[in-house]
Amino acid sequence: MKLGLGLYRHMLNRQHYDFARQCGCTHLVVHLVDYFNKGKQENKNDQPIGDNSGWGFAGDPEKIWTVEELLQLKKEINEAGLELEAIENFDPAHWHDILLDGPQKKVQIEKLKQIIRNVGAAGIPVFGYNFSLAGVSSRITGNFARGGARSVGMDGVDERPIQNGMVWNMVYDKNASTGSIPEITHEQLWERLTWFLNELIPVAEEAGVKLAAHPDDPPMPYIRKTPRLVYQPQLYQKLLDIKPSKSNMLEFCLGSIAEMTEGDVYQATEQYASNVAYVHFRNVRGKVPHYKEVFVDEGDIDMVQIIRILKRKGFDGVLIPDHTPQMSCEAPWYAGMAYTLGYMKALMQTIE
Ligand SMILES: O=C(O)[C@@H](O)[C@@H](O)[C@H](O)[C@H](O)CO
Repeated sequence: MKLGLGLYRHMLNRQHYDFARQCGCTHLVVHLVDYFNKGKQENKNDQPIGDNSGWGFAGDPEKIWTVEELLQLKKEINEAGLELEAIENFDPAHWHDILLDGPQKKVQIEKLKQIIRNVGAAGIPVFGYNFSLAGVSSRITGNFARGGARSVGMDGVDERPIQNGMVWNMVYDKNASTGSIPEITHEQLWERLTWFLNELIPVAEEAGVKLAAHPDDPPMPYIRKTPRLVYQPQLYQKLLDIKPSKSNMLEFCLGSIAEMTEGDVYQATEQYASNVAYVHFRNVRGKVPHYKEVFVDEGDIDMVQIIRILKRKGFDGVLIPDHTPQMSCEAPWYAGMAYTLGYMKALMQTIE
């Protein structure tokens, strides 16, 4: 097992690579989408939170990540002594009509195919994605973690429909007509996912890239009047069965799985370990629609048991903290990450 850190786009620089190394990481997961672009959030080191108008504005639909820029990023990361394991998330600018079944979906799937080919050509093994209309939604913030550390949670479902021009937390068309996106069924959303996987998995196989699916965050059947896909552990199996492949893998988010109302996170870890591309190693207290994100060692999940299961199952991929509560000091994000990475490193040493 390998220790990694997830970095937002504005953190992709030597200072953050050195910070990751100093915390014992060998690998990085990078977010290339600028979630905070023209958004309202002040603390951009905290995870994106947003409101019903989303996190920020999507990127340039005409600009996809090129092999050259991915190679340059990888080179800088390698020079700092780290490996680039994964890119996390597509930009809504590149796939809004794939999610919404809009008129540009065929043009956009070609863009995603090119992105995956570029990622493979740059030697980056994993691409994480989250097939969701509402994306990460219904979040509240508060001093929920130990010692009053600021963190996020959920206390009821956001029922407000998503306005036109927005999907997956971001605005891709600020001139869209007023009104909200059409309501659809779960079946329709699964059909969209099936089309996406059938188109993209063969390309990913050829490019040597693993596509890794994040479960719904939060895992509710509906949010903002839109259906969700993987909101119970067994629905991950449904996603895998659509297109069994070594490129159809999971971005296994322990926090989201523990928040699910059915199943249990240990059984899910047993069941899916061999399909996991990488792990979001975070802890929570409670289940949807009422839960809180907390420190890695104080939540409902026994992380020691999880790491033992992963070891027994021969999981050899990367674990990242994903989110942590913000600690009360001059550098809240850094302290939270350093604390969590130290805990994870110790756990990994204990079982190695
Ligand atoms: O890193 C973050 O802060 C989050 O945006 C992710 O955990 C998110 O849940 C996944 O990338 C899925 O969108």
